[in-house]
Amino acid sequence: MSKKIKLNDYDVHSTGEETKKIVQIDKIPTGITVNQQTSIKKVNLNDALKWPSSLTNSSKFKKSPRRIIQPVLKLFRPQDISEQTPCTLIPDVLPKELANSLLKVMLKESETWHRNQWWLFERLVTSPRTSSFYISNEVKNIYESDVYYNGEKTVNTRRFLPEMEEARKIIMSIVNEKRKSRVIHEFEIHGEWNPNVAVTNCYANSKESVGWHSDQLTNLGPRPIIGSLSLGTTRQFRLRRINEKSSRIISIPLPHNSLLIMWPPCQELWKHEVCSQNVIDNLHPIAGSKRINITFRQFRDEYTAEWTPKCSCGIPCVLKPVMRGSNIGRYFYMCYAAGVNEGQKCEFFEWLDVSKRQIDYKKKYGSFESI
Ligand SMILES: O=C(O)CCC(=O)C(=O)O
Ligand SMILES: [Fe+2]
Repeated sequence: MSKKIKLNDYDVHSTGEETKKIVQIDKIPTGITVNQQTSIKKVNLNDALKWPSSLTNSSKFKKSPRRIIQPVLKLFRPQDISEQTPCTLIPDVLPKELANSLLKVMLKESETWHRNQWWLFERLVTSPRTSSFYISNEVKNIYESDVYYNGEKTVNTRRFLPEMEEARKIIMSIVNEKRKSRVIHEFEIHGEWNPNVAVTNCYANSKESVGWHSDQLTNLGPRPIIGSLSLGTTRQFRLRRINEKSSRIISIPLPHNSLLIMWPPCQELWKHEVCSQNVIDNLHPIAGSKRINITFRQFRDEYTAEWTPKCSCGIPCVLKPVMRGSNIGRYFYMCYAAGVNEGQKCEFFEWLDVSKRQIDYKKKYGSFESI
């Protein structure tokens, strides 16, 4: 039986794999003063995610399994991936020399990346990987002072390295070429996809991971495109549909120098993860057991902090899609503070009117020109 627990921006299903993740508490987020000795428990994320046995033994949970578990479907061929998922896999996407030099500089950079922290049931948990956030040099300066990530204002944002800019241009042109044969929804970006930021992750060994989640829409807007570049050792990228009883998990190995394009509505209707493994299957000649992931994303002009409502906690809200019921296809804003405010959040709720947002932006600024 799957046990679903709300985890701020990540909706986590506690499955067998997740019980292996180790969570460390190594720093308190700025602005929060808590006595670590007395108030914060050092927790394993998976202990934090377990339901109390009094609940799991109750007949209520036994009677209504949420999901029919089926064996994992492993996909290797790009054609199978395109048929079974809203993704496209492009092996050997960058020239070999560029992929290797990008991997080398990102391995060096990753020594300074950090572990995200968030509040879960009044306990502080730490991500089992290191991450960072980069802005392209070709972007308007508003993003410098206006970026909130995981509910906190991003300080000292990093700029793309030359190798990242080169990769960005290649990936951008491949995605836009492929996009020409796709039907474009009215809520998607109009014109070319122009990735202006990147979230980076380093998985140091087989135990490092990212749990089930969809990528946050707050600055990307509805129906985003995400270009996910893998470098270093191969790891399994897993996907499953949200809200389907027979949601079979699909597993895709992502080798060095491969691009996985997540097309809309991947973030609205699917969740993804990189789960921990017992061992690494192949040590990469440059990276050994390490995997670097760079997700190229486009922050949209009309979804910056200026346009994001603030709740009574004073923090820009998080934008969420409705995933079930009669309002499916709509988007709403809710309080994000639980991620940063010792697990406390307010009741703020506001529908997003996508068309009105576009009209309002054009009225104020004339056109879209984030890059
Ligand atoms: O490492 C990956 O392939 C996925 C990373 C991811 O899902 C994310 O950064 O949101
Ligand atoms: Fe993601």
